[in-house]
Amino acid sequence: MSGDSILEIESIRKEYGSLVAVDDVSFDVERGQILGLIGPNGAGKSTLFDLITGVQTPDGGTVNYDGQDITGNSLERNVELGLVRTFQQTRVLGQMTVRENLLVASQLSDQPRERADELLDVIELTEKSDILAEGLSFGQQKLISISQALMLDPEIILLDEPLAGVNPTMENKILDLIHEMHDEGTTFVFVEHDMDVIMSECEDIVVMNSGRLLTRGPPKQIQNDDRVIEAYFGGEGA
Ligand SMILES: Nc1ncnc2c1ncn2[C@@H]1O[C@H](COP(=O)(O)OP(=O)(O)OP(=O)(O)O)[C@@H](O)[C@H]1O
Repeated sequence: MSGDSILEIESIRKEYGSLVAVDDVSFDVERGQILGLIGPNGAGKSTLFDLITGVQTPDGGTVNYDGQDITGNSLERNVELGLVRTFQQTRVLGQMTVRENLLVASQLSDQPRERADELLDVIELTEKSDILAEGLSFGQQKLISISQALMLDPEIILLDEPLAGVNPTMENKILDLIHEMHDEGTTFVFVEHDMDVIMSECEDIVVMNSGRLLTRGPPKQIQNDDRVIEAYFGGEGA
């Protein structure tokens, strides 16, 4: 195992009846990296995120975070430890103001108001702080949902399709936010269907297919791997 992994997934497994959604998957995440997680629809990526973060309990295997076994921990406990995720569907509350949406996510922050205003400045939504969040665009709501995760002072964030459905301008804002947090030392695991983004943003990529880990490597290697191309284009594809 690598000397500086923040997360170690060992033979993790989840079954839904006869369907094995995640099939004995093992990999490490190194501290400070941006790791891409890709695979065709139904490969098991979101389920894997659920198992790592405590949304669901695995049927087998272990998750080690920062040297401790966190398998079966609740989502809340993992958030306290610094392991945070975002969801494909944003959880922004329309009837609260933009700033309140950040404050409700911040039980752990010592200076929540300052942190919220700092993040609103970074994402250029300061002037919208006091409007109801339902008045934000879809892309702005995505930015808020990532900022909600950042209010929790995470060591590592698992992002489930943070760019899905947003326009290129907003995509750049979200990527800027990720870069800024990455520069400050936050580790990211990033599920994304846009291959150009994955190839340019991630130092290392894990590929899943039909619940299994197919391969792992740097972008150039993954791009030229016949098994990856087959997984995407061989069957019905994504
Ligand atoms: N609660 C559930 N009950 C039964 N089957 C499920 C459940 N959740 C997921 N599955 C199945 O498990 C498999 C993996 O699904 P998962 O959502 O993890 O894939 P994914 O890689 O995230 O896909 P996508 O890219 O479409 O989001 C799929 O076949 C899916 O239909």
